[in-house]
Amino acid sequence: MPSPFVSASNLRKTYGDFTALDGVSLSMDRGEVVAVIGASGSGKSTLLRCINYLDPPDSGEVRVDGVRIGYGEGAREDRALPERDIRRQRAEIGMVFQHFNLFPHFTVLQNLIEAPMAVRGLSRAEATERARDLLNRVGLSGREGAFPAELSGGQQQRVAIARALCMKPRLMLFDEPTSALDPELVGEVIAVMRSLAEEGMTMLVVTHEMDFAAQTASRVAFFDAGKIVETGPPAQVLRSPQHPRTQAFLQRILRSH
Ligand SMILES: Nc1ncnc2c1ncn2[C@@H]1O[C@H](COP(=O)(O)OP(=O)(O)OP(=O)(O)O)[C@@H](O)[C@H]1O
Repeated sequence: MPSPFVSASNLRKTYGDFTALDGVSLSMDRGEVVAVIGASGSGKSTLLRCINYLDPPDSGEVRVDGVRIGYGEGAREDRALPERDIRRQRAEIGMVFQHFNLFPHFTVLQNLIEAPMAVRGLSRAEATERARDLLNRVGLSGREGAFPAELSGGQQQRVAIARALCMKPRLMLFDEPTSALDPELVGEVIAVMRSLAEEGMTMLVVTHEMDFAAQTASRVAFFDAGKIVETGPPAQVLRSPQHPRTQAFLQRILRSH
């Protein structure tokens, strides 16, 4: 059987006495879109940060297309890679944050081209061409010269998605990408994410948008107290959850809508 495109095995992460990830395993096939849902503080963001080694797990391992993140293909498994190489590996994994995290003093174009030039070694002309294509794709052609503060939250998040795509990632991680947006701006970001999913991007999405989870995800994973307690197709997990914690969470959400 071929190994999964992404595999996170038995990830553990503690902060002092607090266990944020308590042995999390998750596999994803190429092109799969997995929505991670769960209560605030259950460890969903920590999972994303451990997967791309922004915050290395205490134990467990992550592999993307067979390559162990933080260690590298063919490297002795007991020897971690230098930070520079981990950064290069991380470039294969795009991340979109809740608060966009654009550089405020850079224009949209500068935000998009700096990392591909520094990490991928693209010339300014190559990076600019790629950036213009991606801005077109997220519906922001013509805004190259704008500064982040001149854009709406939805536009800034679309720039952040384009910025991540500029690195030609093989896996995209989204950490509550619409939570900081006014409700009327959520749809434009979800639309960009949907088209990315339709193009076959492998995506792990922490979200409170149940419509996105129901309509776009291939699988939903419910997270509780540092563990995935239930995973399955959206129709199964969202409509007939088996675990009492999932049932309680979804009932709470339904009541608040
Ligand atoms: N750098 C850190 N130092 C100490 N504690 C942390 C750190 N990062 C996360 N935690 C703790 O780990 C727990 C899980 O946090 P995490 O952000 O992963 O949860 P979450 O499920 O993503 O929640 P939310 O939906 O609110 O973002 C929280 O209780 C948080 O306080």
